[in-house]
This record gives sequence, C-alpha cells and structure tokens, in this order.
Amino acid sequence: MKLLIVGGGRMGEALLGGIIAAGEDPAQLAVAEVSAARRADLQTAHPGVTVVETPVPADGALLAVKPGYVAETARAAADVGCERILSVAAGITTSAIEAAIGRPLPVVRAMPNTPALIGAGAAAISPGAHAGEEDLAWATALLEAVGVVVRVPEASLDAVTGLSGSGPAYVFLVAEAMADAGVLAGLPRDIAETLAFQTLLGSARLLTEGDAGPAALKAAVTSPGGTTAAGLRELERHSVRAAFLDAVTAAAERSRELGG
Ligand SMILES: NC(=O)C1=CN([C@@H]2O[C@H](COP(=O)(O)OP(=O)(O)OC[C@H]3O[C@@H](n4cnc5c(N)ncnc54)[C@H](O)[C@@H]3O)[C@@H](O)[C@H]2O)C=CC1
Ligand SMILES: O=C(O)[C@@H]1CCC=N1
Repeated sequence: MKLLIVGGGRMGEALLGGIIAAGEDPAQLAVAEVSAARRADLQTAHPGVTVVETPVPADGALLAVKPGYVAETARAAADVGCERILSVAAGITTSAIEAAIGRPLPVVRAMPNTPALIGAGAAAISPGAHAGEEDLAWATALLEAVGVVVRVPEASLDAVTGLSGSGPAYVFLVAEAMADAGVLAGLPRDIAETLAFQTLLGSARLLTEGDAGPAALKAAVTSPGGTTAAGLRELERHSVRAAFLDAVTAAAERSRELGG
C-alpha cells in the first residue's frame, strides 16, 4: 500500500478523490475511518480503495483528522509501520506529532484546501525535525497531484491556514453574496448564479494565468465615472478590504490556538 489516509471526512475525501483523479491506482490507497456510515459512503464513492476502521501499513500516512485526534492517529499509523507522516491538521505542530510518535519518524506538516478535489488546490508544507529532502519531495508529489504546493517555514503555516486553508469558504461567501445581489437587482436566480460564478472563475484565471496583478486588472474594469467605480465605492464604504484583513488574521490566530 502506497498511502494510508487517516480520516475520511471532508478534507481526507477531497485529497483521496483528487489523488485518484490525478491517476493513482486506487488499489494503492487505503482510508482508515472510524465512522461506519462514512466508511460505507467512501467505499461506494471510491471503488478499489481499501476502506478500514483502523490504520493499516503503508509507505506513508496522511492524517486528515480533526486537530484533537492527530496525536493518537499519528501514533497508531507509526505503530502499524507507516514510514512517514503527512499531517494536514490546522495548528498541530510537527514537534507535537513527533512527541506523540516517540521515535524519529519523518513528519511533514501541510495546509491544503478543498479545491484539491478538482486538482485546483493550494497547499503549503513544512518539514519536521526528522524530515529530509526525500520526505518533502514525497509530500510535494502527493499534493502537487491535486494543485500547487509551496514550502514555508513552519511558523508561517498558521497564516497559510487563515489565507488559503480557510480561503475557499470566504470565496463561497462572496459567490453567494454576488448571486443574491444579482437577484436583488432583478435577475432570475439561475442566471444570477451562472454569471456570478463564471465571473469568479474568469477573474481567478486572469489573476493566475496573466502577468497583470489585481490592481491593474481592477483598473482595466473601472471606467472613469462609470458603474464599477460606483460599485467599488460601496465595497470600500462597507470596509470589505478591512473585513478580509480581519478574517485572515482571526483564522490564523485560531490556528495558533488549536495548536495550544
Ligand atoms: N475542511 C477543510 O477545508 C480543511 C481541513 N483541514 C484539516 O483537515 C482535518 C480534517 O478536517 P475535515 O475533513 O474538515 O473534518 P471532518 O470532520 O470532515 O473529517 C474528519 C474525519 O476523521 C474521522 N476520524 C476521527 N477520528 C478518527 C480516527 N481515530 N481514525 C480514523 N478516522 C477518524 C471522522 O470520523 C471524520 O470522518 C482537520 O484537522 C482540519 O484542520 C485542512 C485544510 C482544509
Ligand atoms: O476550519 C478549519 O479549522 C479547517 C482548517 C482550514 C480549513 N478548514
């Protein structure tokens, strides 16, 4: 078995689905999940994957359980012979995981996000004390199968969590709000949703595929004395920019708290 995913919840399944979609053989993948109902769902959704209640040996284990269960599941994965650990839990440090395992096993900590499900994830990784270049390359390859991966010092992972780990939820809130605004302006809901969601997708592609940054792209939409300037004035008047600064700061702070 190449990879054991411990915790088949929202993030564990997003990574599982993304890794299979990227071409990994399901027979090389196992998921350990304590909930019988979740196990049944996972088995139906991902035929060929070994779905079990408790960890089985694998080259590496990816921990996708809630932060409070990371120590016990790291120990359990190490005890059955998993040779490396990749944790995606918010806040839990590599040193806490190493202490739980109690012997020098390579540990890598990552913060991915749910767009991994469609190969459009954004993840950052940091090595623990016993993780070398090979272990980072292993974690990078796993996460690159489902999106982009950057390396950061471990102290930056709380900021990453606040920005890109939690970030999809901020964007979904914006998507909901834009569609609602279209309905308020008189559009049928299905048309408002199509236009709002495609506007987000197209804008994200301009940001990631072109050379212009957000300020230049914004300026190109904003005609002098026109409609966009009137709309942007309202967003600034409602402190949307400050709200994002506060949201990312609060989420990063919460990540720090989760780490104790
Ligand atoms: N949901 C997200 O967007 C992201 C989540 N994360 C991290 O991923 C982790 C999981 O989060 P979610 O998937 O949202 O939570 P979740 O609650 O959807 O999934 C956790 C799963 O782990 C299972 N579980 C609990 N104890 C277990 C054990 N001992 N052995 C096997 N399975 C066990 C639960 O039954 C559940 O299905 C968290 O640590 C979170 O910080 C990281 C990045 C993004
Ligand atoms: O909300 C959370 O705690 C997790 C971590 C990043 C995204 N979801």
